Amino acid sequence: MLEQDIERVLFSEEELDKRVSEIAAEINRDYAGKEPMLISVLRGSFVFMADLTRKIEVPCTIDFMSVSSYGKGTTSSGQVQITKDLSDDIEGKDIIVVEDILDSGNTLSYLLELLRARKPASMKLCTLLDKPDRRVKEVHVDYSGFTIPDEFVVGYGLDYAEKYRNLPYIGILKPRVYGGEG
Ligand SMILES: O=P(O)(O)OC[C@H]1O[C@H](OP(=O)(O)OP(=O)(O)O)[C@H](O)[C@@H]1O
Ligand code: HPA
Ligand SMILES: [Mg+2]
Repeated sequence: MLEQDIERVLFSEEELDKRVSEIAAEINRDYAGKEPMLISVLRGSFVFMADLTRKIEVPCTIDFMSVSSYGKGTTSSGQVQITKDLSDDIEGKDIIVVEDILDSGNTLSYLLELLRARKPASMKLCTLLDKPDRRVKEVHVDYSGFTIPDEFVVGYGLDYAEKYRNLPYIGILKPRVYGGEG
């Protein structure tokens, strides 16, 4: 049973829904009269992206990019691999990069630099979770859902070794699952 691997729930389905609505309201206000392009960083952000997008009321487009740097561990390898690039051109567009979590910052510092070089009209970062204690690369955040402690979290799109993405809440994984203490 998946539930047995969860130490405690950090954010319930209801809390996530409320916070996602608040972020969407900020974006709706900031992008009034514009047509942003939301870029989902796969795979982790797919659930957040789907929920956020349905609460966006300004006209928008979406695209997906897939990157990976964690493999089967709980610490960043530091090697960011692009496994799928965007389908569309972003030059001159107002883009919003949608991420599930900002942790070491390795993924986003690499990705944002790469996207900036493609000359979007503007670029903002929207991350559901921010784990500042683990940061090794500085990244500027425009929209942040929750600041979290230095714990490995799963659910609502976030995985450990590709599992638990289907949990409707965000929970702290028991350290014994990944061979840590406890
Ligand atoms: O700030 P960082 O330390 O780089 O960590 C954050 C990134 O790591 C995870 O992706 P992962 O590489 O595990 O791929 P996934 O999205 O497919 O799970 C997560 O979804 C973020 O993209
Ligand atoms: O805490 C985390 N959980 C899942 N994936 C992650 N990628 C970076 N940090 C995390
Ligand atoms: Mg992952």
